[in-house]
Amino acid sequence: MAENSSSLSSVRWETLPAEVLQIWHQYRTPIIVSLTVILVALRTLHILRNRNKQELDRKLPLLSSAGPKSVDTNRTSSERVGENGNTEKPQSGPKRIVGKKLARASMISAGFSPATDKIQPLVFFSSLGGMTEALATKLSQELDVWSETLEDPSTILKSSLLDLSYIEQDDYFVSPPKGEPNTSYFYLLLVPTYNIDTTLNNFLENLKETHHDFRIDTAPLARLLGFSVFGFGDKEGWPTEDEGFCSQAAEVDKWMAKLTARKRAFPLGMGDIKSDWKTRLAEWQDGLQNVLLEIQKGNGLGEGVPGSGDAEESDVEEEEEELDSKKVPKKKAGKSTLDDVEDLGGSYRGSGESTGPLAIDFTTYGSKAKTVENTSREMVPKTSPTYASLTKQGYTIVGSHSGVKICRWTKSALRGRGSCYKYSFYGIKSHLCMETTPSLSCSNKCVFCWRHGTNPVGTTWRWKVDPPDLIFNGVKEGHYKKIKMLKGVPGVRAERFAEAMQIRHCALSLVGEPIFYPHINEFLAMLHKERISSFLVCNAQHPDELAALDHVTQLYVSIDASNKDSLKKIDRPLHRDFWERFLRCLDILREKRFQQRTVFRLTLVKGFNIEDEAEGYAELVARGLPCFIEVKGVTFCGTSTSAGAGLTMQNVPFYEEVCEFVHALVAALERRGLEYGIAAEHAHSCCVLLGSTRFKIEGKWHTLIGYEKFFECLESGEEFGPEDYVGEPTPEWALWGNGGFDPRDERFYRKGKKAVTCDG
Ligand SMILES: Cc1cc2nc3c(=O)[nH]c(=O)nc-3n(C[C@H](O)[C@H](O)[C@H](O)COP(=O)(O)O)c2cc1C
Ligand code: SF4
Repeated sequence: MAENSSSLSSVRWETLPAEVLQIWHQYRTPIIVSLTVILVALRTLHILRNRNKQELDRKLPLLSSAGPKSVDTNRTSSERVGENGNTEKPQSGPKRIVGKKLARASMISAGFSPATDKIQPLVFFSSLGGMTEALATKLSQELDVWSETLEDPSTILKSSLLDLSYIEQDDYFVSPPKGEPNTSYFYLLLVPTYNIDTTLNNFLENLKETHHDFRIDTAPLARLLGFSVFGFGDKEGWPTEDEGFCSQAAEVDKWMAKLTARKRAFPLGMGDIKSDWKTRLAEWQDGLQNVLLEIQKGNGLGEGVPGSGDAEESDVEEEEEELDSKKVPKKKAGKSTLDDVEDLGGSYRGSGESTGPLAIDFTTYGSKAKTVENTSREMVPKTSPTYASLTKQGYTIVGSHSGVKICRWTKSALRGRGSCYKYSFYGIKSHLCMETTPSLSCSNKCVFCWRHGTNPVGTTWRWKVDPPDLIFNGVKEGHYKKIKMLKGVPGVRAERFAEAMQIRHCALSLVGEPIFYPHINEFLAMLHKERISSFLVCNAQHPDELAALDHVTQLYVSIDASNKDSLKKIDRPLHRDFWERFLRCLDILREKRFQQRTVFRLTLVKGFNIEDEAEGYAELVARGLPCFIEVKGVTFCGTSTSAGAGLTMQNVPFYEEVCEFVHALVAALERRGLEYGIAAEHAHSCCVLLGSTRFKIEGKWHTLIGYEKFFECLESGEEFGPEDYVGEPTPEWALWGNGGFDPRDERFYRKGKKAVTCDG
């Protein structure tokens, strides 16, 4: 049996290959088809699983074995915080986010410890009409009263109220203030919206610049506890956000979110001043107080606080930023862009040729000023608060960015009561002088400027440009009109009134920055053609324009301080590189000293720029080598605005103090081997003139100007210099030590006024 079975199996074994072959031939087609189907199915399954995994990777931050790095989901989807806290740009290739999910920055308490730390609320505001200021003041007071009622009133400190027009922006918006140890800041910002140029535009520009400045972290305010913005707008003129309702508040909110790494404590509030502002503001205030309570408890901004932001929000803000460069300023409803284009074409048609308006970028130097975007926006529109404020103070606004005003010395001279110091020093009769500016805008916010908060400021010319002939004819007309109005004023002398109807001099020094005007050279040519002399004062912030300036009769540079810190404090320049600009202007002045009469104008403000600064000023003189140095005490205009800038009568130096400074300056110049001397004085306006000995001819000071000689030189087309139009010797009564008052005039002191302040 065993033998049988073994022989059977050996037969089958031997016949197997043939059997398999037979089966294969019989079933090969279904086998091949089945295998192919199985393989295709497996492959498809594999691909699908991979795709799902990638999708999941993209959507969710996953825990990974790669290490403990964390992702801050509060960041934009294209940025993350590196180990050192800096923002890292994503690398190319598939995105892989590792680490464990953290609470958003806006939801953590920025290291705030309720046991030891304090919250300092800062209420910032900007206001032209006063409404926002009043409501910000009220808010600040109410916050203080409310915090007193809390269980632990000591954690929330008394709020501080800060006007964005007056603060040093860098002190609050480039990094949080230093402050007391264990004190963290909470920012509240209340802002109106204006579709004209106000200091708010500048504030916004600076926020943006700070965010983009490669030297500064993109979120330098991340240490703040939080921020929130409330805007006031007018729905009657700007019905929707798209049409500009509260658009500047929205901008402030956007940039603050970026700078704080999105520590928005409460959503942007917006109130319509004609309807719902009270309700909206109350809601906003209520919400903020709740957030402050959360912070006080150590819960940060509180989970689920409305407006803490959601995942998409940061992307929206990034997109907005990208669009920013292409953004067209929001216009009042109803004005089509076609109108703008037409405006552009018509805005400069000087001397028959039609050119588009130029917008000049003054922010860089070293090359010719670049032309930037065209614009049809007016610098000082008739409807603006600036316009109202300027006209109220006696200015005639010409076109959209120029102004003319009769100064008090013109009135005084018409009445035979004496001219300004320019008569004593240079022979200018005040009643023949027109004071004007072709640019009411400026790139400084000097503490002694009366126009704080209302004047258009900017580092670039972003407005419609009026043609020079329009300005020239307009300012003359405005000047003559004002003179005529003085006809009936008691004391005006008939012969002086007749003389005044022929302008002989133009002081381009009113307010603003004349060389900001892109067609300043054409304007000067028009003055000179009518034999009107030109005294131009610039603020030493626009070197390229200064270098490109044609001949003027006398060229001034304001020297408001002797060093960088002091200049920043007193002029509060908008340019970050203000000191480099300033020095470069001095170098340019030095180069021009043999073509033009160059002057340093020092305005002394007690407590700001006098004390111990004589040596510093002497250094600047050594650099610029001006023909003359005018030293004068600041004028106190006595308005609440100047007081708001911290200026009082105490800052106006007495004449004796000015003289003391002049002596110190002369000594410092002598030590440097610089040949200057005290030439003349006008004690009545607290002003002293130092001259280079180039103008001490045969032992006599020659500070007066030969105006007719100047025009002859100019008309000759030949090169000429200051020595070619020197006038008569300085009159005896004007020389240093003699007071500087023309004995032919009647001396007049205004009752109750300090006699020694000066204009011009
Ligand atoms: C010249 C001018 C322009 C304005 N532009 C806007 C605007 O673009 N959008 C807006 O919502 N409100 C605008 N307003 C309304 C102001 O924002 C509103 O009156 C605000 O309350 C002013 O605040 P303040 O007077 O405290 O500075 C404008 C008002 C004026 C006088
Ligand atoms: S330069 Fe003149 S106008 Fe400009 S801010 Fe200073 S003082 Fe005012």
